[in-house]
Formats: sequence, structure tokens, C-alpha cells
Amino acid sequence: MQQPVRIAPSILSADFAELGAEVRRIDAAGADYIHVDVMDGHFVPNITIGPAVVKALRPHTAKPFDVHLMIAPVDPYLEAFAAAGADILSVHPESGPHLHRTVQTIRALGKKAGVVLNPATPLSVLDYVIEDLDLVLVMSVNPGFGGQSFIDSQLRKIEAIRKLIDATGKTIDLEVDGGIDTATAPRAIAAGADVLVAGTATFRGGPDAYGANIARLRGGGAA
Ligand SMILES: O=C(CO)[C@H](O)[C@H](O)COP(=O)(O)O
Ligand SMILES: [Co+2]
Repeated sequence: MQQPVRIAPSILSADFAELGAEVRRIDAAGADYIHVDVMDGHFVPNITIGPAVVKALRPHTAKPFDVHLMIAPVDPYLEAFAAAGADILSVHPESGPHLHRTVQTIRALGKKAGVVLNPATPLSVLDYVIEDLDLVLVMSVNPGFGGQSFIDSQLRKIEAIRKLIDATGKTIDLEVDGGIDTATAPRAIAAGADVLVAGTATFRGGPDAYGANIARLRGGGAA
């Protein structure tokens, strides 16, 4: 069943020179999850942050850290991100040879497990792991950068995954990431998403705007 809409600001769009304060600000502004984009310059053409930064940010909020791992191979780093304070670890199936094993490793570390589908990744990768997941993340842009435009074809994928999740009878978040703003948020929610990642749309306008930005996205984009 689709759950109430939650907002996961991506700190990729925060001021990196004051990340701790930015995390405290989005926490106070109503963020539900803190979305952390981890990029390695290999799986995706950009380099961002590693476990040391996650650990440094951990004391700044009690909100769940939703860690989106865009690194390959991913398996050797799961333990470090878990120890650093991640709550949800989400992996791309293309980032290791044994997705089922990777999901079991995350669960064995006591963390929530997510699988991320790139725009061209078919639904079938979920067939034999969905029952073990806490979250499915649909990329509505190709991973690597913030500020890209929402890819409309992913709405069909969200609709299809909503049906798959509901058929399990389990509580599994359906998150969408990339190009979420006041125009695309209501479309993603109507398709069945219940967690919206938003980098650009959360941080635009500076700290005084974060609360209103998050509230607008949660309300499905209404002003
Ligand atoms: O995973 C990501 C990129 O790979 C980011 O989470 C995503 O792009 C968020 O940024 P924006 O809301 O600006 O599109
Ligand atoms: Co992300």
C-alpha cells in the first residue's frame, strides 16, 4: 500500500562547505530522510562523499540516512557505510555480480536494504529479491548529477512497481530520485511513489526557503 508521502532532500545540492549545518536545517525544515548520494567517478561520472563524511554528519540529525550508493564494486564498502551510521543502503544491480547476496549482506548488517533501477534497467531485476527489500528506488534521471530533467517514461515503471510492492503485502518504500519539483512531484505520487528525493527543489532559495520547499513537495506540488 502506498504510504504517506515522505521527502528525502539530497544533500548533493547543499552547501558542502557547511554540510553539518545544512543537515540540521533540512531536519528542522521537515525532511523525513536525509538522502546521501555516494559517487565514485567510475560507476557514475562524478565523485562525491564517502563513509567518513557520513560518520561526521551522523551527530547532526536523528533522521534516517538514506544512502544511495553509486559505486562499483559496492560490496567492499557496505560495512563501512553501515558503521558510519547509514540506516538505508541502496544499491544498483549493475554495481556487483550477485545482487541477492548484496541485499542479504545489508540485512545482516542490520540495515534497511534498497535496490535502485536506472532509467533503462528493467523491472525483472526485482523478481527474486523484492520480498527482502525495504525500499525500491526508481531513478528518474541517469545517475551522476543533480539538476537534471525528469524522464517521463519512469512514471510507467513506478506504476508497475507499485503493483509489485502491493502484491507482496509488505511495507516497502517506493522512492523516486531525479528531477523532482513542484511539477513532477504530483505525477510521481499519482503513479504510486511515496518517498520523493529532491536536491535542487529543496535547496533552491537558500535556508529560509527549505521549509516551504519541502512542504510544497510533500503536498504534491501545490503552492
Ligand atoms: O542520485 C542522484 C543523482 O544521481 C540525486 O539524488 C538526484 O539527482 C537528486 O538531485 P535533483 O533533485 O537535483 O535532481
Ligand atoms: Co540519489
